[in-house]
Amino acid sequence: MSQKELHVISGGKHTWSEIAKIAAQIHPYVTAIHIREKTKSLDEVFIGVQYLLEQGIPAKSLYVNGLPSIALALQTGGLQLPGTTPSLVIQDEFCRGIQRIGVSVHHADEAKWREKEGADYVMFGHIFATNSKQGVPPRGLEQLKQLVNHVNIPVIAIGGMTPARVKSVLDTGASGIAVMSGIWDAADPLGAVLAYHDELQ
Ligand SMILES: Cc1nc(C(=O)O)sc1CCOP(=O)(O)O
Repeated sequence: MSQKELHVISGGKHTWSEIAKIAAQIHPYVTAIHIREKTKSLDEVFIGVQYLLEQGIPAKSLYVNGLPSIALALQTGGLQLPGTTPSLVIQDEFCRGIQRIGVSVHHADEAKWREKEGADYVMFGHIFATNSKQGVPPRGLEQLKQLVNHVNIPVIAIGGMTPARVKSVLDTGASGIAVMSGIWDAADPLGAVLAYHDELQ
């Protein structure tokens, strides 16, 4: 079986030095560490990502959430765009210099539309109930399977992912998972990553 993807999403609760320390341990075992620091300014994220690079985190392991200019300028491994992103952004010449672009989606038709626009992968969630996404019911494995069958690009499942749930998620045909609290809230983030990694083999 080909290697499945493991995306780790930062949750805005750690300092850059804490992110660097955890990223240094986990990057060999993950596809990407997404820098999703919604409350920080563009300048703060730019300086933060630069700091992670200086600390030896490989650029290819870092995906920037929502800030194309940083992904382009620092040549990170990817860019994750929110579902509200206008079509123009992905199709812009500017984005061609970005290594890999993923878009968050919440419906199969949206995923197809993003595929046509040129997204390299889509992220779909939330699959299971999670404290990280409250107020909206989870979409569940059946919707994930339908979405996977609707597109030809990789689908990354997010929301409530635990190592014990990985097999049921992969059985839908999903290409991998994305995890926030399961890593950043863990007493041992590296141990948590290895547990997900084992299930994804
Ligand atoms: C950042 C994010 N996006 C989602 C979506 O549905 O698009 S769910 C989510 C949070 C996932 O956190 P956890 O791994 O702690 O459940």
